[in-house]
Amino acid sequence: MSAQGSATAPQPGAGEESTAAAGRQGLAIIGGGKIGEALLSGLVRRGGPDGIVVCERSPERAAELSARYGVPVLDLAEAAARCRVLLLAVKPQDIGTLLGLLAGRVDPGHLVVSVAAGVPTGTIEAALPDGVPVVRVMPNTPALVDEGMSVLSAGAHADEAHLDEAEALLAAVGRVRRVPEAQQDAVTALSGSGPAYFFYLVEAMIDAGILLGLPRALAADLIVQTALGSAVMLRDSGEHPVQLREAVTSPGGTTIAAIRELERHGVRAALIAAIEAAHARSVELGRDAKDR
Ligand SMILES: NC(=O)C1=CN([C@@H]2O[C@H](COP(=O)(O)OP(=O)(O)OC[C@H]3O[C@@H](n4cnc5c(N)ncnc54)[C@H](O)[C@@H]3O)[C@@H](O)[C@H]2O)C=CC1
Ligand SMILES: O=C(O)[C@@H]1CCC=N1
Repeated sequence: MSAQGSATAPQPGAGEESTAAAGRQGLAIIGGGKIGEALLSGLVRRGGPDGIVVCERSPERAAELSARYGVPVLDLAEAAARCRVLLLAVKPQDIGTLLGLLAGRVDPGHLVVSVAAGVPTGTIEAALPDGVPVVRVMPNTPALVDEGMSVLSAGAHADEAHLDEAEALLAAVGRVRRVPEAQQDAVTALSGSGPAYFFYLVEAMIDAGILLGLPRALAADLIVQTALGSAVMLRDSGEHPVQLREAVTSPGGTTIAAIRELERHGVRAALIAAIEAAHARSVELGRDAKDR
C-alpha cells in the first residue's frame, strides 16, 4: 500500500493535465517521520483540510500512522493524482530521489510545500516541470501541541495565493511568519532546531535538581512549569528578556550567583556558536541536495 510509484510515469498531454488538475483536492504529506507526524496530528486534530493522505516509504510506519490518525496511505502516483498540495517531509538527503519520483507526476496545478532543511526552492523547481509553484517552510515540532512556529518563503512560481494557502495549512498548528528565502537557513538554526536547545537546557536543569537531592519527577515538574511560565512572560509581557531576568535577580541573592557561573562557563557564547553551526549545516545540506 505504501510502495512508491516508478519514476517513469507517462506524461499527460496538456488537455489531460488541466482536467486532472481540476479534479484534485486535499493534501498529501509525503514522509511520515517526526515532523510529518507532528503536522499530520495537528491538522487532523483541527479537522482540516479535507482529504489528508500520507505517503510513507516504510510500510510499518505507514500502517502505524494510518491506524493512529485514520488517514489513508497512498503511493506517490495516487497521491499526486488525487491531491493538490504535496507537502514534502523527507530528509534533505532523500529529497533528490523523491523529486525524481514525483517529476513526471506534478504540474503547475499542484502546490509543492517543502519542509526539508536547507534545500532551496530553486533546487526543487529545477527537478520538477517548469512552472510548478514551490513554497519552502521551516516548521518545528511544537506543532504537535498547536504551538508550532512555521516560517514560509515563496519560490519563483509561487504567488501570494500559494503563500496564503500554505500559511492557512501551517496556521492550524501554530504561528506563521514569512521571510525572504535568504533568511531560511538562519530560521532553521533558530526555530527549526530551537526546540532541541530548550529540551537540552531543561534536561541539564533537571540534572541539577537531582544533584541537589530532589526526586526526578519533582525536579522535572518544577523546571517544566518554570519554562512554560517564562515562555508565556516572554511572549505576553512586552518586556525584553534582560528586564525579565533583572526582575528575578536580587542584589546579593541566589540568581546572580548562578548567572556569574553561566557567564564564567561561556554559556552565552556557546549558544551563539551552536546556532551558528546549525546555520552552517543548513547551508551545507542545501549544497549537498543540489549536487545529488
Ligand atoms: N524533525 C524536526 O524537528 C524538523 C524536521 N524538518 C525537516 O523535515 C524533514 C523530515 O525530518 P524528520 O521528520 O525529522 O525525519 P524522519 O527521518 O523522522 O522522517 C522522514 C520520513 O520520510 C520517509 N521517506 C523517505 N523517503 C520517502 C519517499 N520517497 N516517500 C515517502 N516517504 C519517504 C522516511 O521513511 C521517514 O519516515 C527533513 O527534511 C528535516 O530537515 C524541518 C523542521 C523540523
Ligand atoms: O535537525 C534537523 O536537520 C532538522 C531541521 C530542523 C530541525 N530538525
